[in-house]
Amino acid sequence: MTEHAYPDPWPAPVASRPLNATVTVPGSKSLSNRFLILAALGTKPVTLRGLLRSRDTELMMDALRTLGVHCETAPNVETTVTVTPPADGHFHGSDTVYCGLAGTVMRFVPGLVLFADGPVHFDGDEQAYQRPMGPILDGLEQLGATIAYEGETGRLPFAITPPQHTSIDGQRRHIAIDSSSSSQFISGLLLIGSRLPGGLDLTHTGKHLPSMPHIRMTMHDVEAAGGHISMPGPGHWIVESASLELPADVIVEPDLSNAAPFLEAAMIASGSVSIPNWPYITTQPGGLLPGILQHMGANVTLDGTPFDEAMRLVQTDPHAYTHRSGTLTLTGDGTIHGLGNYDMSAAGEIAPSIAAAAALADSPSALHGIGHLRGHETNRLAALVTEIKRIGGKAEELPDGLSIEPVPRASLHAAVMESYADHRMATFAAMIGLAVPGIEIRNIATTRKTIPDFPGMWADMLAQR
Ligand SMILES: O=C(O)C1=C[C@@H](OP(=O)(O)O)[C@@H](O)[C@H](O)C1
Ligand SMILES: C=C(OP(=O)(O)O)C(=O)O
Repeated sequence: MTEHAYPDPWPAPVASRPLNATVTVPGSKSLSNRFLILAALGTKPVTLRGLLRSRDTELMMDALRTLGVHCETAPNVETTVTVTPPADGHFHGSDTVYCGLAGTVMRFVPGLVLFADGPVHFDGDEQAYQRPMGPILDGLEQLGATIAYEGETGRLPFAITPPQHTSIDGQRRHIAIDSSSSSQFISGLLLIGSRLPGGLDLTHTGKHLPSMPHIRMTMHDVEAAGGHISMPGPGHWIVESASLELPADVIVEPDLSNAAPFLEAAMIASGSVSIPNWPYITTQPGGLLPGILQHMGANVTLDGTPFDEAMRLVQTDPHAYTHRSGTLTLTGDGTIHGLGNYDMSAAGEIAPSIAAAAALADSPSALHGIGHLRGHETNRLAALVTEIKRIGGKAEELPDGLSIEPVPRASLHAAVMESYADHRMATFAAMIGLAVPGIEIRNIATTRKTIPDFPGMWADMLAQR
């Protein structure tokens, strides 16, 4: 992975004219890391094409290598990686998995330890010590693993000792966890449930469950590997016992959540931004973006057809659109409407980019259902409020989200904005910088968590005519 050096703080470029750009977005973080896990759970080599190569996927591949999985990059095609599971079907224990700040690594890899030949130690960035981990580890304990916390209970770092083989018998295992602080706990257990001899019966005990699309994505990807997961009722999953085998070749969709800052740039600066390879049908929560952005006043087309019309066509004949992608184009005239009261619980990860547009909008927005963002890379609700106020905007935390009040753009002012080691706070600030001269961003390099070269892509978008 090429690393680019950028000044710190990084001066965010202002959009001095309407945009007219095409931006190719790298592979989806969520799909890349699910496919890496599912490939590792199979028995044959799987080639992943269009794989995201950024910090979170490098951490995932390093974690899998630690467990005895081979991940080999194709010569000259960095985004093509062949994953070969350990020959004997057992993961290697007795080493340390480093999770960085990656939720998908810290919540998806622990389940693999159930099938390891020794204990595995997990550690991560200091900031990762704040992220909730308890529910997935409770689930693994219910499945017979032993957890030794080395810091605070329910947080990194810790060691997991796999169960004695006799305790993984042929009975279906019934477990219950509270996944209200992250959908990734449910996903982490659904990913490994098929490998349990009797399968898994999993119940969520909490009141809320965020990011349902990400859970459906997990169910879909497990099915693509030959598994079967049903959902007999809300918060209840049954995973049938099955051997998992992804197809020999898998293509990864572009990261639609990472398309958000680029698409919204055309709302902020006016003009058009096009994203090629946009899937007509997707499990990504970023698939909700066109609808949300239209609500905020944008015009969106897919292959030239108004987006809503394109989705109607998909509904009439879904088979014709499976695996089909096209060019999504967003056109804006510089006016942005607030969202009013809006439930963002399905797509919390795009809330920071929506908040940037909302801070430049002509009416209020109150984003609800995202209280769990306090446990993301940083406390995103506190961070967003602080940064919006830092530039002269108006925002407040709500118990389950945040509210943003309109202020005239001219009253927003220059500042050095913090990114809190959070890629989405950094891109949030870059979006503000399009409209507000004099924005500088600390640690823009943190965007490497899910985009290999965000500043380069941003500059290229602005340079296109
Ligand atoms: O499963 C996944 O790939 C993800 C699930 C979501 O986590 P939360 O449910 O914790 O928000 C999302 O925010 C994160 O970026 C990726
Ligand atoms: C919440 C996010 O990441 P993670 O996968 O680390 O939870 C995110 O990317 O917005």
